Amino acid sequence: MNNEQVLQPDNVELIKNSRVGTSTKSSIAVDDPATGHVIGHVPDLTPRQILRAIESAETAFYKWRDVPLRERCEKLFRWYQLMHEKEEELAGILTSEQGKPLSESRGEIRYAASYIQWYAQPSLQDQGSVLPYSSIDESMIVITEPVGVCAAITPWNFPAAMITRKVAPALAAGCTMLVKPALETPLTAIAIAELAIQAGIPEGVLSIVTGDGEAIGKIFSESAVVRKLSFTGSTRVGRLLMASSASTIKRLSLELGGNAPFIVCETADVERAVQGAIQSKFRNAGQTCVCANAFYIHTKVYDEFTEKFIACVNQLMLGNGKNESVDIGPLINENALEKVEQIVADAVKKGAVIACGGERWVNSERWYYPTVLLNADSSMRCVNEEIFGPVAPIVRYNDETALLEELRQQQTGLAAYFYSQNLGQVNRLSRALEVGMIGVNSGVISDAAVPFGGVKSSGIGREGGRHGIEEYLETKYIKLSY
Ligand SMILES: NC(=O)c1ccc[n+]([C@@H]2O[C@H](COP(=O)([O-])OP(=O)(O)OC[C@H]3O[C@@H](n4cnc5c(N)ncnc54)[C@H](O)[C@@H]3O)[C@@H](O)[C@H]2O)c1
Ligand SMILES: N[C@@H](CC=O)C(=O)O
Repeated sequence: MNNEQVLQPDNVELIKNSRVGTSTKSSIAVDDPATGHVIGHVPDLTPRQILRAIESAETAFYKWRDVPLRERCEKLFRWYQLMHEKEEELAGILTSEQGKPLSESRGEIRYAASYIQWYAQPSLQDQGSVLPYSSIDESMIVITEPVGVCAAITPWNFPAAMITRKVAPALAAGCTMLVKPALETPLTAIAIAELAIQAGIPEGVLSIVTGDGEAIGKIFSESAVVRKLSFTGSTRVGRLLMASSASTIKRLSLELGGNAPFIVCETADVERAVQGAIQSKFRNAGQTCVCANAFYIHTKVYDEFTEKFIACVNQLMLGNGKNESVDIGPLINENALEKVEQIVADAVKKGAVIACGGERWVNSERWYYPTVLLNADSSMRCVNEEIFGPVAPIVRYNDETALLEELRQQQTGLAAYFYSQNLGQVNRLSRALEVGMIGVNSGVISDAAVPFGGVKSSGIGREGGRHGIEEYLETKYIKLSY
């Protein structure tokens, strides 16, 4: 595999290698968000081809589940090594189709590979048990088994990591998996799957299927062969998939949208808070599910924080992610830009003040200036909705209890961040915030070893860590009379 090979147009060969139906009349163009140029095509697979891929995954499942756990893990470990060896090529593909700066793409490839490394540990899996409640001539045995054929639907913002975070535990558990990547970023998925093949992962165990999201989602969720569906994306689509999966009572993991509050308490180390705020808000131009959304700054540290924060925001460099010194790449598409513009317009109409940014970059329509909105409040979309762009609304507060009550009203619950140097306050806020993940004095929380996921409308289930593999295992009880 090399960069050229993956990026050449109409490259169905890699899809073929990835063991998906090969002959398809139509194809989907993939473009580079920094230039608008088409950089490749992937097949728009028909329902029949998707059903065939599901059949292959089922055939493969009954073999793969019987491959000894250590052997499955060895193959995963080889896959992890290949991803490391090909980090530069994979990062190039990722930046080409997604737009994030190369340094972030390299970081994502390492992060993606770290999930494969993590789940290549045989000792992570439940060891089962023999229960101590039986009589002398009986045994009560509890074992775990793979769930079966699984399907994944993934978003464009993390085209590598959102796939390996699902595939690695599934394959380690003995499941097979079909992945439908986002239409905007299928090339990274295909390149990663190609490495899985090179690592010796057999035919049908991992398949990439490309095509219309709605059609493929319906096939996955209504298929009785697919026993589990793992989705990462918007809450809107998650809700649809949950409803359509009801017909087959499918196991579901839903990693959905967030709206992470970033609170700077009166006791915070403001310098550290500013650094954390920049990292948390502007990674991937604000297009990250755990990005800080709105900033809540205590009135005692408000002036110091906003002054230092705006100074840092003004230093961020915009440009093509392939240029090593760039901090902010383009937004993924025109829809994303329009959404950001509408959110800023709504805030300004309701009284927010633009401290910096607030428009598209003068050099290109595909970028939005990193923006700080002062005087933001909960009547504004920028505070209530996931912005998914480089816009930082700042809300001033002086009553912690009232703030926590306001945050409790939000329906999302993925991540939250706060900065405080008071132990009692750290304990109090950590307990009070209704979210799945919290960064205390830290703007970066992701790691393959931790349970990643949300509460309320931000989702169901956890990915990563020891918890992540449980999503792909069923528990079976066996009563044995001698
Ligand atoms: N919680 C997490 O771990 C996490 C991680 C990354 C992104 N996200 C969320 O994802 C969203 C951004 O990603 P997006 O714009 O790609 O989301 P999206 O929901 O529009 O798309 C996600 C995937 O679903 C597919 N899809 C679209 N419509 C579908 C349908 N009707 N049925 C089945 N599949 C369909 C898309 O093709 C894509 O593959 C944000 O809300 C972000 O917070 C969450
Ligand atoms: N950035 C998240 C994924 C969601 O966008 C992560 O760190 O895993």
